[in-house]
Amino acid sequence: MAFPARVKIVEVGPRDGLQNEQQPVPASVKIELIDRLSDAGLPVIESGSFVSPKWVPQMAGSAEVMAGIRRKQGVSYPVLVPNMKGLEGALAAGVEEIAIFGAVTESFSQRNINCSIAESLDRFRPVAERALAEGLRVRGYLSCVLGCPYEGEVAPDVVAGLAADLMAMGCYEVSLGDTIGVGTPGKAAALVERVAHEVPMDRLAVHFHDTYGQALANIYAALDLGVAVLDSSVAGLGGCPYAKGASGNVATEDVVYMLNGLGIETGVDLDALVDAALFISQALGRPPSSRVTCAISGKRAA
Ligand SMILES: CC(C)(COP(=O)([O-])OP(=O)([O-])OC[C@H]1O[C@@H](n2cnc3c(N)ncnc32)[C@H](O)[C@@H]1OP(=O)([O-])[O-])[C@@H](O)C(=O)NCCC(=O)NCCSC(=O)C[C@@](C)(O)CC(=O)[O-]
Repeated sequence: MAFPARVKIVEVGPRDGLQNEQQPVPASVKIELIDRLSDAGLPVIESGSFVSPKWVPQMAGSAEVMAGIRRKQGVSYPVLVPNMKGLEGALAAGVEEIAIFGAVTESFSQRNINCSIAESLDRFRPVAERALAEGLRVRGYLSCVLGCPYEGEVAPDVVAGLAADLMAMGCYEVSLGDTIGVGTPGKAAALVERVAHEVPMDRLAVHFHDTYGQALANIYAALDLGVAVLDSSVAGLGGCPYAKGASGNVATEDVVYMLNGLGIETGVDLDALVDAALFISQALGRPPSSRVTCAISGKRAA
């Protein structure tokens, strides 16, 4: 199959990227990061989570962040919502898109959202229904699709069934999360092919963490099958609080550089994106994990 001519990048850095930071990141820094990302042309920027602050303290200021950002026409700023309380918070903050997030293994579901998979679906259904009735868009996530830190291998049939459940709730898109970054291109492709029997390819997104350095290769395999929505994180920020040792998402700069090379349009200005990556890396006091940002900033310095 031919690669898609255009790809939508879902920037998850301000949420997935920063949720795991040990030191508090001020709302002002998150706001500047999000505004820089929208200026760089990212069409979707996941901007926070309305989850329990006891579970993920770093996301506690999401309402302040949503109030402070400069919302650009045509850009979506989704937030994660685990339950009705989260939806109330998101609605009060004027959010227009939410993401509900489940897992494909019981152990991860318990550790991440403190309930079984079946309970999570029962919890999400009314959340999605109410969100849709309020005119919000709803995205779905599944974690651990290529392996679980507690249960190991995961059967693609299980992922496909749960992806179908999320679509049946009214999600416009389902993102397949390789939470601990263990996937390899063959397995990623087999998974996408299997899930595409239940969910149309144009409603599928892939969300690769780069723990084992396979994320770009996995993305290439997914593109080859026609996947045209990619989640990634500026500067390669991230990690999951409930998956010890998992590294950040694939860096958005690395994805954009690869897509530029393949002649696939994204609408993203790579130089402005690198500036955003350098901004947040400086604010966090460590170098970006993006190879592309390191290469471009090195070239600039020279
Ligand atoms: C789902 C719960 C709330 C269940 O947690 P629980 O403890 O079972 O919830 P509860 O209903 O019993 O409530 C406990 C307390 O939390 C409060 N609470 C309850 N809900 C909310 C809320 N929405 N907003 C604010 N506060 C809330 C509630 O009011 C109560 O407060 P208290 O009475 O003790 O003072 C909890 O487990 C939770 O918040 N989990 C979130 C975990 C999380 O955010 N994980 C990271 C995101 S997932 C991810 O990164 C993977 C992904 C998406 O990127 C894809 C991939 O890579 O795989």
